[in-house]
Amino acid sequence: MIYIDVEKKLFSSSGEIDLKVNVKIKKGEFIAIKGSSGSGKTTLLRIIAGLEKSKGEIIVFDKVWQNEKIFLPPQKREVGFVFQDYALFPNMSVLDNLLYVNKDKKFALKLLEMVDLISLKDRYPQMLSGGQKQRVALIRAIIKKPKILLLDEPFSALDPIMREKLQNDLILIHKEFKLTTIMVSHMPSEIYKLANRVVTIEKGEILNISSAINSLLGCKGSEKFSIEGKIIDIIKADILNIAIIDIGNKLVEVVISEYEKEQLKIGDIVSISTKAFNLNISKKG
Ligand SMILES: Nc1ncnc2c1ncn2[C@@H]1O[C@H](COP(=O)(O)OP(=O)(O)OP(=O)(O)O)[C@@H](O)[C@H]1O
Repeated sequence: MIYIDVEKKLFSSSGEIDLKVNVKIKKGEFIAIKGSSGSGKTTLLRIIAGLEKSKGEIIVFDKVWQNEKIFLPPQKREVGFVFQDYALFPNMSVLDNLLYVNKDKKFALKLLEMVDLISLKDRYPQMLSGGQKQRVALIRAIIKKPKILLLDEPFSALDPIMREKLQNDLILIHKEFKLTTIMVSHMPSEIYKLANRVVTIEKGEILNISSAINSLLGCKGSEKFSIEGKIIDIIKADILNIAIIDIGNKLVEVVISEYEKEQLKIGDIVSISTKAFNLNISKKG
């Protein structure tokens, strides 16, 4: 079991917030952390990695990483960390980037096979695409055989196809090595695919911890369909008022009443749902 019970004062643009997190994580779990910008998600990962000091304790499989007397430095914490920007050594080939961390060449080659990069093992980072670099960064974090894998929005800079490829690689890797993983992500589809449990943090505090389904899907029993989005415009077309709603990487148009038009404004996060109609779902193409 991993026990994380930490506190730190953060100075955000909107004032001071207390980051206060108390969570228990089982070995092999895949935890997603979500929450609005500035809520303290990255700082929490940095505290776990030992890159930032905080009050409180972190105990990982009976080993104290920090408490009031002990503070293990990052290199003694056995974490693998992947950020949005791949920090590979530019003067080393892909294989050497891996061997620098762990000399086990057989394991390095196995990981390269798993993420389809074996044919690029002698290339230097500047000759790789963003997605390829990020796959190297991922397996470089794993080759250490860390106790905890920390991922900070690791795929958000990638295009949707490459992102999906990396998510699938990560599922494969998580299945094979059962690494306890904590991933910060904003993307509901990514969280849904990968995580067992979701921790929602707002202004430094845990709002709730629940399964991915409960955390992400807002459909109540009485509704046939429910989706969340952000209003980006409200327009008039003939006599109709139409709200244009961003639901991720798509826009939808919803006809709204005069009353709804008065209540809603651009920037509102809204839930669109229906109880009365049967929805038809048909395959395209
Ligand atoms: N060492 C620190 N001491 C005090 N405040 C900090 C420290 N590190 C970060 N902060 C502040 O804490 C707030 C939370 O930052 P953090 O990067 O953890 O948020 P986040 O939830 O990851 O946001 P985003 O989703 O935008 O990446 C920010 O306003 C930041 O300026």
